[in-house]
Parts: sequence; structure tokens; C-alpha cells
Amino acid sequence: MSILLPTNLQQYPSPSLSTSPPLLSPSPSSAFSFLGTRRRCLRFVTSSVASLQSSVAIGSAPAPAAVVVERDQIRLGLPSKGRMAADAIDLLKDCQLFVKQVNPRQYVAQIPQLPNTEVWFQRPKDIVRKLLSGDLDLGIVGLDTLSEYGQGDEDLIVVHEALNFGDCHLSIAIPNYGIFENINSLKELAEMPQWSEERPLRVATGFTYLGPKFMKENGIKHVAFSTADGALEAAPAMGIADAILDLVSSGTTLKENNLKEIEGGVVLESQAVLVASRRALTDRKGALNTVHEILERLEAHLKADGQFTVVANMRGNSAEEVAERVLSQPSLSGLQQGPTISPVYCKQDGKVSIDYYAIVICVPKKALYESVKQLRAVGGSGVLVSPLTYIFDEDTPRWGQLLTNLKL
Ligand SMILES: Nc1ncnc2c1ncn2[C@@H]1O[C@H](COP(=O)(O)OP(=O)(O)OP(=O)(O)O)[C@@H](O)[C@H]1O
Ligand SMILES: O=P(O)(O)OC[C@H]1O[C@H](OP(=O)(O)OP(=O)(O)O)[C@H](O)[C@@H]1O
Ligand SMILES: [Mg+2]
Repeated sequence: MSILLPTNLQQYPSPSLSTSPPLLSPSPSSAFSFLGTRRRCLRFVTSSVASLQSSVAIGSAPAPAAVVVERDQIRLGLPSKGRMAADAIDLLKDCQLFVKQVNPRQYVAQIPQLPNTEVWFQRPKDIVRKLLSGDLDLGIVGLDTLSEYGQGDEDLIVVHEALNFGDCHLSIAIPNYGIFENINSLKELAEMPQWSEERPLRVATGFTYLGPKFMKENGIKHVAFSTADGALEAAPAMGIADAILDLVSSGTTLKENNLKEIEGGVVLESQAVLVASRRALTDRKGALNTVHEILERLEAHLKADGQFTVVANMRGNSAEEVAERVLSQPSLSGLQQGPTISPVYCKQDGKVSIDYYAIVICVPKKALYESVKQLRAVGGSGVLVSPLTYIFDEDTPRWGQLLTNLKL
């Protein structure tokens, strides 16, 4: 199986973990479509071809436009540094997938539990770019980065959309003073008389794809974007911009810079996602199996992570009667399955009898105290609460969705 790569984007010519040498093949026209990221690749290849053409002039063989790399290893991209890096590794660890990185400056690592998979540490935006170019097969990044740099490319498939870390949202913010003091919604902002073709609303953002797209979708015409690499919240006070479009999590940076969010100004809710290249899943041997295993582990862990196991004793005449009492409680009646009820055998005066039943239920962490109160209300005692590590269902719903998406 093979993936097509622009010639000079092969950045890992001899990775110690790869076994197969690169093979040559013609480039498909689809390899460089309308996307910005791909346009960058195209420029790269075009200049490479130009320099190769001059070498043709002095007698070398004509160069192929693209290279197909066959490799046995599935490549998973993880953030090399920044907010997402440690959390991504921790999440995998919680799924019993241990990333063995010899030292933090080494950008390749292995996961012994997935022998056909190698981890490559990259900046999040480069993970998306390399998924598109075929240099990576899977990746963990924020949905914001995926949306900004993936630009809706159909080759990118979100396999798990809620990895439970990196929560933030991409939002428009404006000053909470001056002409903006009474502006509280995107509609009000758009309708301000100040903006015209000559003097548009100036927005500073690092999201130069999502920003204009959002404004266009919301019918905001007189708008101009500028960009910077960070500390965007300074732009309005510096007089460089009227508004900013940036990520917000705690809201502290906005507050400290006298900025406020506005109704209708949220472009995207984001958290970490597992993303795969469609081409890799359909063409690369072993990729689908690897995704299945990672997905099963993630789902089992993430589902369990939000719940506790609760065990309680309950006096009763029969298991059915105890079950009815438990299920009469509003917080407990929504249980997907269960309660599991087992008789507790007691020996009294040489006779074995059943006076109590042990009930086992799983409850959402947020509903724990309410559930305990309701258990007590129907006669529960000796309530034990323990963390749940994994819940393996019959199959993962996301796996079914993935197969449908891949038309498999
Ligand atoms: N408060 C936040 N600010 C920025 N990103 C956040 C925040 N909270 C969660 N995130 C997530 O973390 C990602 C950014 O992580 P980090 O800043 O390490 O990335 P980066 O892409 O390396 O940034 P840069 O290239 O600007 O240094 C975002 O894409 C987003 O998904
Ligand atoms: O809502 P908060 O919790 O305050 O977080 C939001 C801020 O964090 C990020 O900046 P970062 O720390 O990455 O700095 P930078 O913009 O200078 O790169 C983001 O760009 C916001 O400025
Ligand atoms: Mg910032």
C-alpha cells in the first residue's frame, strides 16, 4: 500500500523505524487541490521541479513530480510541545498505551503495545499539514487547529471528537470601553455605523482561514483581518485592531486586557480530537486495525472516566423487589443497564439466609452525591464508591460511524 508524497517533503529519509524504501510513481492530480496547505506543498514541489529541470538541461534524468512511499509503520502525530503535549501522552497512558520517548528532544517514539505504529512529535499545525501530505496517518490535535489548517479537507476524518482535554473556544472579543461599551452581540457589532469599505472593522487573529469564513457566513461585509503570532489581546489597546478573534479558555487574558466576548461571536468549540487520513485508512495496510484498537481503548477509558462504580447493601425480600425500589429513584432510573443485584448470604443460628442484596451501579461523577442520597432513601447502606477504569461495550459506536464514513 502506498501514500503519495511531494518529492522534497520526504522529511524522514531513513527513519530507523521504517522498513521499506521509497518507490517512485506519478503524481495524482488530486494531491494538490484547492487547500492552502496543499498550495504550500505545490509551491514547494514546483520550485523543486524547476531546479530539477535545470539539472535535466545539463543531462540528468527527468525527475518525477511525486514519490510514493511504502512503509510498514503506521504514523501517529502527537504535539511536540505546548499545552496539548503532556495531556496527549497522559491520555494514551490512561489507555495503557505507553509512549516510549527516550528524551524530550527526540521526535520519534514507540508504543510497545502497538508494534506497527510509530509516534512522531510535531507542532499541532504541522500534524494537520502532514496528515494532508501523507507523512502522517493519525494525529491528536485541537479541533481549532484541525479546522484552521485542514480547511474542511475530506481526507481528514475525525475519529474521536471528544478526547476530554484542551477545552477552549474560538471567539470574537471587543473592548469593554469606548464605542464598544454598549455593544454585546455580533449583530450589534456588525450594525455599528463606523464600519465602511474605506474603514472596515479591523480584526486581529491567528485564524486567517476560519476568521474570514465566519464573517462571510454571518454576512459581515466591511471587515479586514490582520495577523500576529501571539498576545493578540493587546491589539485593540494598541490601536491596531477593533476586535480580536482568538482562543479563550479561562477568560483571564480577555479580562486582563479589558476585552469582552459577544453573543453570537463564538466561531468554534474546541477540544482535542483523534484525526485520521482517509487515504491512510483505506490504503495503508494495518492502519484501520490500529485505529480500531486505539479507538476501543480511548472509548473504554473516556466512558469510564466520567463515572463511579457504586456498591451498596439493601435489605429486601427478593432481587426484583430491590431492583424496583432502586429504579423508582429519578437519578438511578436512567441507568442504561443494571442495577446488578446479588444476594448476600448470612449464616445465623446455623441457618443460611438472604436478608440483604448487594447492588452495583455506575453513576456519572457529577450525579454521585444525588445518587447516594437516593440509594439511602430506598434503604441503601454501606455505600462503597470506587473509580471506574474502563468500560468496554460490545462495540464502539464511533467505529461503526467510521466504517460508514469510509463506505466499508
Ligand atoms: N487557553 C488556550 N489558549 C490556546 N490554546 C488552547 C487553550 N486551551 C486549550 N488550547 C488548545 O491548545 C492548542 C494550542 O496549544 P499550543 O499553544 O501549545 O499550540 P501551538 O499550536 O504550538 O501554538 P503556537 O504555534 O502558537 O505556539 C490550541 O490549538 C487549543 O486546541
Ligand atoms: O482564556 P485564557 O485561559 O486566558 O487563555 C486564552 C489565551 O491563551 C492563549 O494564548 P497563549 O497563552 O498561547 O499566548 P500567546 O497568544 O502569546 O501565544 C490564547 O491565544 C489566549 O490569548
Ligand atoms: Mg494568546
